[in-house]
Amino acid sequence: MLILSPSILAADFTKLGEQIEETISAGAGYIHLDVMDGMFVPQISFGMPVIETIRKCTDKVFDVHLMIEDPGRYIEAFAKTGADIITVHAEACRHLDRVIQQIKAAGVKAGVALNPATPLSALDYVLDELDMVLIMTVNPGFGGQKLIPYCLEKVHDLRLLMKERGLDIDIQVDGGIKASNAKEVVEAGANVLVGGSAVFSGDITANTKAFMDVFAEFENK
Ligand SMILES: O=C(CO)[C@@H](O)[C@H](O)COP(=O)(O)O
Ligand SMILES: [Co+2]
Repeated sequence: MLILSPSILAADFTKLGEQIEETISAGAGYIHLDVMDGMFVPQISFGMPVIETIRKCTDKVFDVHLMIEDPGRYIEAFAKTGADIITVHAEACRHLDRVIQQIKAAGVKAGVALNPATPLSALDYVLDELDMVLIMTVNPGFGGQKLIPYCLEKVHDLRLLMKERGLDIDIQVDGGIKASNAKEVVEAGANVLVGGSAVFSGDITANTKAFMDVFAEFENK
């Protein structure tokens, strides 16, 4: 199943509830929440209080992308905000397997993200434990960047690896994803697409529907 997960980082925060509702009504399946700590990435975005507050607006799947150092310190706190999926960066964890166990013990689905320069081998011993792998298609930290093409090769290789191992795990892509490159991204093997500026700049309904039209082409095949 193909899912659009709009990143609220690009939304107008004075109209957050309305804008989330608009993208959901037009077909978005998840809501992507980018948490940045000013250490793992240069920017600071938002944390638990914001997620807890918007949890009151919708019961959609909350897909929380933690761009924070040593995320094991905060897993239980983010689980309490109502997160459905928590994704940590392999590069930010000293004991990745332990952090994955912590996420699952908190009753939340576990995802691991890889930066563009991090090889798939970083997932070797944990892949079977995961619900989702996030292949970053830009270096994390900012919205509005351009997709780095070689990252799609990684998506393709990961899909093959999963097939070999008989696994059916979601592959999410994040960074520079637009309706105009969504076909290529899905063909590479991704099934959860994060869209920030491509969803929230301009007409949110039309932007979301443009992704849905691409998804429909695959689902009608
Ligand atoms: O995690 C990140 C950035 O680090 C993303 O989720 C961005 O927020 C996506 O924004 P666009 O590239 O789609 O504008
Ligand atoms: Co993100």
